[in-house]
Amino acid sequence: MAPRPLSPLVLALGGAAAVLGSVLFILWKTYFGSGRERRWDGGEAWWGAEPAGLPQWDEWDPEDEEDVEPALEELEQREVLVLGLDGSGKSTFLRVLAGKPPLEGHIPTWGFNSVRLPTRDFEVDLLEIGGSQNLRFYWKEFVNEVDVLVFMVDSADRLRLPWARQELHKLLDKDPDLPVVVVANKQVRAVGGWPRSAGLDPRCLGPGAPERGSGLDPWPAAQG
Ligand SMILES: Nc1nc2c(ncn2[C@@H]2O[C@H](COP(=O)(O)OP(=O)(O)OP(=O)(O)O)[C@@H](O)[C@H]2O)c(=O)[nH]1
Ligand SMILES: [Mg+2]
Repeated sequence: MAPRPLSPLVLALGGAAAVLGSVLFILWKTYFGSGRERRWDGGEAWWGAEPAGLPQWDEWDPEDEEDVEPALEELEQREVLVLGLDGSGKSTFLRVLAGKPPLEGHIPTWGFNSVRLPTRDFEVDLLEIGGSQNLRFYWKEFVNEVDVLVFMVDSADRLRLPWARQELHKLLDKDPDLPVVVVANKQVRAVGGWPRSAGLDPRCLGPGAPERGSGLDPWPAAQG
């Protein structure tokens, strides 16, 4: 039987997906510049900031603090990619970090969202790529470009936990050295708490995954 020609709808959808991917990639390159060396060091705090520590009582001098404050333009940059299935709470997470109130209802991200947070030593760029099925294809193109991956999981969405796990594994396969933080979001809504049987326990992430920093970091739910 002769192969059936592709319908115009399929061709149009394929073309649109290719254009969207190219646009995302160009925007990413424009935003973050060309490829970079990851500057992760296991001895550092999770995005490279110095581990917090209170100064000794007799050492503390407020004037010293002012002396060492680096100018904003001198700050190094760290890139954090925020991924997770659609509706897992990525945009909300970014909004809350930026000091904005969470939005009512789910407004899907069709491209990407970003937030820049100056810390004492670094400028941290957090970048969300939308989690809808057609955008997930492009996630893997970005993992090699960032310092840390934050993978957001909706703890209340038990039915899709295996999908979330599968997507996370694809990313881990793409970059085995990528430091990962798994955020179990919406825990208050997940009846019975975190469903360990669903397979997103860090011990289920695959060989070596927990040792390289993967884990569940309960996110204080924005809305419960
Ligand atoms: N109860 C509760 N709801 C939350 C929490 N975080 C996000 N939501 C809600 O979940 C829905 C989806 O949140 P978004 O932040 O838009 O999800 P997203 O991961 O950015 O989704 P996409 O952009 O489609 O990939 C919204 O209605 C949010 O208000 C949370 O911690 N607790
Ligand atoms: Mg979003």
